[in-house]
Amino acid sequence: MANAKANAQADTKARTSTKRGARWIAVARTPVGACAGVLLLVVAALAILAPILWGDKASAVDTGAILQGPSDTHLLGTDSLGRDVFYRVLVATRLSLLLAVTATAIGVSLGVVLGAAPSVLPRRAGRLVTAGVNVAVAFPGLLLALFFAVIFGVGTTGAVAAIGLAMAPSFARLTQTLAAGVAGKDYVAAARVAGVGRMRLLVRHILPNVAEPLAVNATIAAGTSLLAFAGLSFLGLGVQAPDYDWGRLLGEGLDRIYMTPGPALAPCAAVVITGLAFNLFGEAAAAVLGLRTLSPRIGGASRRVPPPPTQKPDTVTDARDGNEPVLAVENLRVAFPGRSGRTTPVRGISFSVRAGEAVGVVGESGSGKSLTAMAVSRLIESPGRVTADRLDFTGTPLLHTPERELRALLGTSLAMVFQDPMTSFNPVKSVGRQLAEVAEQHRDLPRRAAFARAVDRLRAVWVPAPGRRARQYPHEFSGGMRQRAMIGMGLMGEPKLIVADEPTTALDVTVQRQVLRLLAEVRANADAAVLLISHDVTVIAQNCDRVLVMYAGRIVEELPAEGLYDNARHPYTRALLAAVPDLDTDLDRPLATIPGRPPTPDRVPAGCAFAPRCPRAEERCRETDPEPVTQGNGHRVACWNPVTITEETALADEARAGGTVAGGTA
Ligand SMILES: Nc1ncnc2c1ncn2[C@@H]1O[C@H](COP(=O)(O)OP(=O)(O)OP(=O)(O)O)[C@@H](O)[C@H]1O
Repeated sequence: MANAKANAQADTKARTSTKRGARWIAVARTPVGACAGVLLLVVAALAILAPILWGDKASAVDTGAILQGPSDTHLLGTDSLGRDVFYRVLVATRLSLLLAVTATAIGVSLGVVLGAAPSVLPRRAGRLVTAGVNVAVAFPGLLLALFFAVIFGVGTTGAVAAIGLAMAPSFARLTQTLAAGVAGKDYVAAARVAGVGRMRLLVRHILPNVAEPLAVNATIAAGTSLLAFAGLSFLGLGVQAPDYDWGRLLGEGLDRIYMTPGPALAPCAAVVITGLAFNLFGEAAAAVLGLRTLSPRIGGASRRVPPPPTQKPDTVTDARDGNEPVLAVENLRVAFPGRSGRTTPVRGISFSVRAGEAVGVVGESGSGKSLTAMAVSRLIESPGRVTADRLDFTGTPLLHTPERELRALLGTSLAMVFQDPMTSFNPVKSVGRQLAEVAEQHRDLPRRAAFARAVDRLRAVWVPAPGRRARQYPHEFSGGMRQRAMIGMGLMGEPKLIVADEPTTALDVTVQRQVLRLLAEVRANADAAVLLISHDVTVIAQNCDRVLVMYAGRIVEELPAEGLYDNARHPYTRALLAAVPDLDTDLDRPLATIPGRPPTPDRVPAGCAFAPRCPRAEERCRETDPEPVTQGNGHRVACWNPVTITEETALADEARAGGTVAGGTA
């Protein structure tokens, strides 16, 4: 049995590495990749074999054959001690290659450390490192290498260190850029919500996913480093006699290049061909794998626009009705520095979620739903800024709790399900291991026990053959199964709140239902609250107890999901509801839409943000943003001129479904 498991695991790993291997084989199959690959193989073979086969011939001094030209005995002639230049060029391959690769390894390692440091260091120290890297990147690499070579002194060691150090800043910048790209992925957010520490996050989740582009860029850099080394040795700052590399041979042959060009041109050609092979192979790999190579960044000029009008926060009206809510949010704001000044996509919202309750957040794209979810999960990183009068999760103020404590709390009590099941898991780790990581981190379970719990949790979310599936990688799961596994990851702890951000958008209708049913089941069994985000008001109406309607970073209406269609009073909510086609919709007429577009966060108009699209808008709406007014029964509306619900209203809405909808009639 154990053997079978081990075999299955080995099989899965082999398949994943085969997939990666196949990508590199695809690189070698391109014409450029093939030529460069063959060249590199030849150079590598020479580096290994030449000193063994021809080492003696290359260093044999013959005072009777000094400075000879090409002949049958000496293909490229001899040097000032009568040594055969041809064999010396071949033998020099090993040292030249070794030094270039060592310098590249130093540069890449140091660059990765410097590039990753800001992710793990405290913010100030991280910024200092980034500033240092930015300054170093501004210097030309060769100039830096010369500078360090002079500091470290003449010799091979000094030259290796100089070239390695000179290379480090560009790799640090590349690592920072790549890591920033990966850090925004859902699976990193999931690991963070699961309470995985910064160091572990970096080593386990970020670096393995940037390894491929780093490897490609390192290949290209090896060519540059070869050239730089030849330059230093040529100038007499690199390899010293009796050792010799191509740069040194070039220096020795240059004095008589006009009489006997061979001794100078041969090492020169070796440097160019090998350097080119490295570069071309790296470029071919970058093209096939769709990766970017090192390139300078261009900064944009900033334009200032006046800040958006400040608005009073809405207030929680039902958060303190006896039992303490799982989540209590008051005056939550999320702001970002933008090219045209600071923008505030979430502008002072308040709501609460009680144990076992499902609260839905609905609104058009860009209304601030995801940012609200991320702020609640503490996933918004600098330079984003989250402020709130109150942001309490199970009674703990999230904004004022030390990071370590926060990780432990969120890791066990908060689960997050993301929109895109493709990006929710780290592609280079098995699903089971990713689930197990939560238990290892927070329950101090040993590896094996943590994995067993992962299998158990996968079973709980109806993943078939959980033992086998746990050993598989995310790409071997279907979209729906991945979402279920994500919910399973939340169940590794004891979730009090599941934040599901558009969990079914990327799934087909049948799978959507399964995932929503599973969420409801988990909610019932674990008494967990759910904050369900969707742009689909029907999904929210069918799966939630309460609905929050967001528009331009504000909650414009909050009401019970039951009777949503009859009771909604904000013109925006009514327009959203009327835009949903149903079986009675007249298919001969165009589908209902809301005219205009929601404002972007940097262009929120004064007054009510919906006023420019609202046919009920009056002067007051364009001047002052309305405060939410409680209607009773947990219903509040922020509107100066809310729809009065009558039978005629409902009929008018129905009649309009099929044409353009904007609010209702009084
Ligand atoms: N990191 C960021 N920096 C600056 N602005 C941002 C950032 N993230 C989001 N925004 C902006 O904040 C606004 C709200 O974004 P959010 O993702 O919360 O919208 P949403 O309602 O979830 O939309 P969708 O349904 O399309 O996901 C958008 O205009 C978006 O461009």
